[in-house]
Parts: sequence; C-alpha cells; structure tokens
Amino acid sequence: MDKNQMPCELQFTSADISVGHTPILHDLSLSIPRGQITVLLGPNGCGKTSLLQCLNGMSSVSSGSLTYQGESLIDMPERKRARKIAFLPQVRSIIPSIPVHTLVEHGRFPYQGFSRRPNAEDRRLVDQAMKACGILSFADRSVDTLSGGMRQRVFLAMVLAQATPLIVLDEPTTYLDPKSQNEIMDLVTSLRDRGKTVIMVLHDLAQAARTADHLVIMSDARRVIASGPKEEVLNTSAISDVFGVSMHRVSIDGGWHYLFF
Ligand SMILES: Nc1ncnc2c1ncn2[C@@H]1O[C@H](COP(=O)(O)OP(=O)(O)OP(=O)(O)O)[C@@H](O)[C@H]1O
Repeated sequence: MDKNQMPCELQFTSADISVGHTPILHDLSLSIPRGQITVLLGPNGCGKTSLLQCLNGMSSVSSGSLTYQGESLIDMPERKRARKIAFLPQVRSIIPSIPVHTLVEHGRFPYQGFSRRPNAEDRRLVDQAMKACGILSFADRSVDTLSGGMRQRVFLAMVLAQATPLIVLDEPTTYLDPKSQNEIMDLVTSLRDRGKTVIMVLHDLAQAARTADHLVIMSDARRVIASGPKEEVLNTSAISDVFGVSMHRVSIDGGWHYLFF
C-alpha cells in the first residue's frame, strides 16, 4: 500500500489535553497512520509527553475526541486499552530488583486473571519477546545489574510481550551510547516491519529523520505545526522554524542521510 495512504490508527480531533487539572494542549487534531513509525519532535515542554500520555491514562482528553481504529479511547477500560496499546515511559529512575524474565512477564498482565499465573501462551510470548530483543541469555539476571542499553532492551521486551498492535515509546534512546541507540532503532524498525504501529518521541533530529515514516513537529506554543509523511515534513520549514537549524541531505552508498546544523 502507498505509505501516504495508510489507514488511520489514532485520531485526535479538537482535543483539549490536561494533566491532572492542568490544561496542557488545546484544540489538538492529529492523525497517526497504521503500520508506520511516527516520530514526535518538539522542544522541551511543548507537550509531547502529555500528548502521548493520553494513551496510558496519565493525561486526559477533557474535550474533543481520541479514537483508536475508530473506537473512542476516552472511556475505554484500562485492561482493554492495554491489549491495544503498550506504553514505555521516559527513562525510569527506579529500576526494579527482579529477574529479567519476571519483568518481561509483566507485559502479559492485561491478559491474565487475578492470580497472574502465566499460561503456555504467556510463556511463549515472553520467550519470543526476549529473543527478539536479544536478552534470552540474561533471563535470570536482576534488571538492576544490567547496563542502561541492556535495561532498555528488557523494557522493550516487556512492551513487546504485551502483544499490542500499537507501541508508544517516550524517548527510548535517551542516555544510551550510539551503538545501543542504533540497536534500539533497528528493533523499532523490525517491529514496524512486522506490522506494528510505533509512535515515539525523539530529540535527535538525524535519528528521527532516519527512522521515521511519518513526522509530527510541535512548537514552543504547544501546537502541532507540521504532520505528514517524513519527506513532506522535511521539505517544509517546520524544523528550522522550531529548532533554528537547517537540514542537509547527503547521499552515501546510494542512500540519503540527514544532517542538521
Ligand atoms: N503534572 C503536571 N502539572 C502541571 N504541569 C505539567 C505537569 N506535567 C507537565 N506539565 C507541564 O506541561 C508542559 C508540557 O510538558 P511535557 O512533559 O508534556 O513536555 P515535553 O514536550 O514532553 O517535554 P520534554 O521534551 O522536556 O520531555 C510543561 O510546561 C510542563 O511543565
């Protein structure tokens, strides 16, 4: 299918978004396409996290609408939402002192009964997620003994084990070295290639330009000023308007690479 005509996964329409009782975003309308990687870019404090947090209930839509594949998310029970959307928040300050496989199993909670006893299908999906993230050999290690890059893989495996069509990642590469960042981006790309929809916040413009299919640019005024297929958005002045940098495209080995300065 033409990437410009992918069906819509998420739709915000004239949405006012609040954190607690504090209004953060006003009259936001935005479509997120299915089966693509959407990257949300914008300066600190423009409301990226608040926008995403409507998807895990940490912020709320106080007027307007938010739908997932046409179904309202606003009143959707938490457990049902968690079978559709997996959410990895920004860097966590508290790292659990539990084995890797136990943390990854948390991804199966939305499917389990009160006892939370994993069945064969849960165990299969947990193993599959750990394999995809390259952490099977760490299964018995305590999460708090791992490096930052490896921890991020473990959290990603937990999100994968949730087996949702939509994955939301808030700054998944922060504090990681370049190699670990590339590995996480490769993983994200492989998720998209397996049919998942991914939305993530990044701060690295080159990484965003390399990885995204679809770009959303927000401004200091907490507005979406550009949204669309990557090439279309990169051809506007949105990035230079918001970040004060110019984009330069260079061809290396037949592929395009983006530099911003
Ligand atoms: N719980 C809260 N109560 C009041 N204001 C809040 C709360 N959470 C966020 N805000 C404010 O909302 C605005 C948007 O914050 P948000 O974290 O969504 O921005 P962001 O674009 O994700 O920033 P960053 O890039 O720094 O992570 C900021 O001005 C922030 O101070």
